[in-house]
Amino acid sequence: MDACLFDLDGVITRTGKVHAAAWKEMFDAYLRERAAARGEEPVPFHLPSDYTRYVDGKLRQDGVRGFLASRGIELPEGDPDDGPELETVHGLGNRKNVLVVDLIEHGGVEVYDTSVRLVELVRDAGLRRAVVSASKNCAAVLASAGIDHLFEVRVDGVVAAEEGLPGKPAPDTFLAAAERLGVPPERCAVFEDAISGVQAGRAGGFGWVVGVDREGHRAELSAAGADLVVDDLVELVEDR
Ligand SMILES: O=P(O)(O)OC[C@H]1O[C@@H](O)[C@H](O)[C@@H](O)[C@@H]1O
Repeated sequence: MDACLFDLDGVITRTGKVHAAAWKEMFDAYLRERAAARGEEPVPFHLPSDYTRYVDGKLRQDGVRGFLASRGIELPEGDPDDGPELETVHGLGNRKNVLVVDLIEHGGVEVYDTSVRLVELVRDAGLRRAVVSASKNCAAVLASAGIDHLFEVRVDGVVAAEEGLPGKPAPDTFLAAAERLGVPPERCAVFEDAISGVQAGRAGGFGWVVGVDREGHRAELSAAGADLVVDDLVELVEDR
């Protein structure tokens, strides 16, 4: 391989669970309000299954739409800058963003030391490196963790919106990163903890797709097309 394309949340930083918690808080409040208005019993957002199936790795609005569809709920799309009070796909996404930004600002960002070590090792071995994340908070998370210098290219939710790139499971954001690095997909390894991200790596024809199993969903990552599934990237470091 000549390049490594790393997902961020849940692969490099311990922010996968922070996003998942913010999604649960937002959806549970919304489902409670909606059920109360209809005189029904709310069925809460289930962690980890609703998160891994419908939200993880996807652009914010795709996560909202996907989960609501699983409950037979359809809302107007709205606009990307809809306020969090609006009952639209973007409004609910932005409602969750208020929560996640608060959690990240107050809790700080922790990294997986073993992942940072692997990124440093591949850098020292002369491989090119990109971070490929659905998140519009990617730059802030990298800066807060003090690891932005490790990646030459960043393709994130902001870039996807600017360039009209579809998010994971489509391969476009990974392909854009490979192109920016000047490395053909078959010479790139993809590192992903989300099912949608592994599917994107497979769909893009990348040379090697590594699934990182943070949620006990090894079988799903393999079924999505991972060449190898590890519990932690330390398993890829020879002299641990
Ligand atoms: O809402 P953001 O920060 O733009 O992030 C979008 C998605 O980014 C992904 O990296 C996370 O796995 C998802 O949980 C998150 O929903």
